[in-house]
Amino acid sequence: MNALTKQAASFSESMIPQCLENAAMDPTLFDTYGVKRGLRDKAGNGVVAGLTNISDVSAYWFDEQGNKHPQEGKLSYRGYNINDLVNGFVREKRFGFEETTYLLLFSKLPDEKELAEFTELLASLRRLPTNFVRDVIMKASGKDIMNSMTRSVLTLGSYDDTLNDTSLSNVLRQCLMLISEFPMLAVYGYRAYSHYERNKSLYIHRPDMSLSTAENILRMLRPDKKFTKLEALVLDIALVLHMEHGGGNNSTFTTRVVTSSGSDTYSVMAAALCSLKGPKHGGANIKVQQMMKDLKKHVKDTSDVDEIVFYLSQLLNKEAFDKKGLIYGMGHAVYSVSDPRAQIFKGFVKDLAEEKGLMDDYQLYSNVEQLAVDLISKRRTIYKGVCANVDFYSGFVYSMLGIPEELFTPLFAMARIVGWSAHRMEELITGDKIIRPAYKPLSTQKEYIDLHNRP
Ligand SMILES: CC(=O)SCCNC(=O)CCNC(=O)[C@H](O)C(C)(C)COP(=O)(O)OP(=O)(O)OC[C@H]1O[C@@H](n2cnc3c(N)ncnc32)[C@H](O)[C@@H]1OP(=O)(O)O
Ligand SMILES: O=C([O-])CC(=O)C(=O)O
Repeated sequence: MNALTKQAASFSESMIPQCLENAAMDPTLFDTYGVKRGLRDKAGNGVVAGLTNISDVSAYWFDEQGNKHPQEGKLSYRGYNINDLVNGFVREKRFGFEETTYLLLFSKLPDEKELAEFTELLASLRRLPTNFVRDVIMKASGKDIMNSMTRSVLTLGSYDDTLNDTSLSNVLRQCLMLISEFPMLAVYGYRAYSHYERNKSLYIHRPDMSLSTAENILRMLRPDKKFTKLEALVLDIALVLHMEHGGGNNSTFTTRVVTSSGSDTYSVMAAALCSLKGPKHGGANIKVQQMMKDLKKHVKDTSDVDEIVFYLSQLLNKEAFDKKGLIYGMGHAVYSVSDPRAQIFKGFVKDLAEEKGLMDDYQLYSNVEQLAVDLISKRRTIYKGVCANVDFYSGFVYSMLGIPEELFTPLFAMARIVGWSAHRMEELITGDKIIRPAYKPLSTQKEYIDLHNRP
């Protein structure tokens, strides 16, 4: 910290008591005025803010009297159950990212010709403007690859002659280009960081047009460009599982909010990236990994359930790890009994762990999952129930693929940009109204006091 930053830090520190005092509000006022904190009621029902054809996230069934009952979570993309989609391309030993992108954007499963043409188009768009890596990505590199991607996305806007044209065809073109470019922005951002900040050799591998998105991510990341088909297939499934999750998740809602103001595609995607990196949303995958490392440091015998319970209780008491009171990878704004994506992950995590000789780690994750459900349910007021979410096992999978922690959330972004694109298009086609909720003001009117008369 330099002297100026220190001065700003000490001023900020000194002002916090005043900020706390002036921002304080009686929490019962939320109920008094019928304000739903987090835009959800206490039972977890979200305020309905829009209509969507893109996906369906459900966690309840309703009886004849209209009463709600929690059930296993279900997710469908454009009406197709996520399990059927994944089983479909896995059965045929194909990659699913390109096919699912087509489905989410155009609302239909592509036939063979459409898929081949679309895959080729995405491959041909995997290129950055001349010298972009040197002039943008290599400059002021940092550990936070989500921030590096956000900066790159905004800068790509300045290379686009029709930046502010929000006609559908222009927006779709911009989205397709960004879907293809995201893996390069992330991996090259990581390469720059690892060279300049961690003294590693610098290499920038160009993507190969004949390879799928998942294969290219591994090719660009690995020093020797080598990977196995199984590794690429596993990464591909992980991408498909992260592609879309309704209009209400924080980053997609951000996409729709910023789109509704008429802003350009680059600004919208930058805003979505900023939302996704939060540790309560997509950033949870890094937190899970760090939390598990911290657990291993503090729990002497990781097969001892009592010791694990003690550590997890410390997490909930804000006494361990980042002291936020959260067990990362657990809980969800919608799902109650289960998150279908975590279930799918768990299935192949076990096989991969067996293959890599990491069954002790698998058992530890599995124990933490079970114990955390029990502890959170007892220690927090959760009306809908709690379960492991998509982020609980994803980091474990990525680490088994040798992917560095810094790229966990960027991988989420490489997938979710497809959902964001579909929602941007849907908002432009069907919304056409600026999103603007209301806040109940609690302040009272005050008389202005001249500077020299203030107490
Ligand atoms: C891709 C994704 O975004 S998936 C989510 C990834 N995020 C995480 O894994 C972070 C950990 N989990 C959480 O923070 C939360 O479960 C969220 C943000 C995902 C959902 O939050 P909410 O919708 O508020 O959950 P819910 O209404 O069920 O929470 C009820 C209470 O349980 C607490 N709770 C929920 N999950 C957890 C958790 N994992 N650890 C500790 N407490 C929790 C909430 O903080 C809340 O407490 P409060 O009433 O004192 O505020
Ligand atoms: O739906 C949510 O709130 C969070 C989530 O799981 C996602 O965005 O994938």
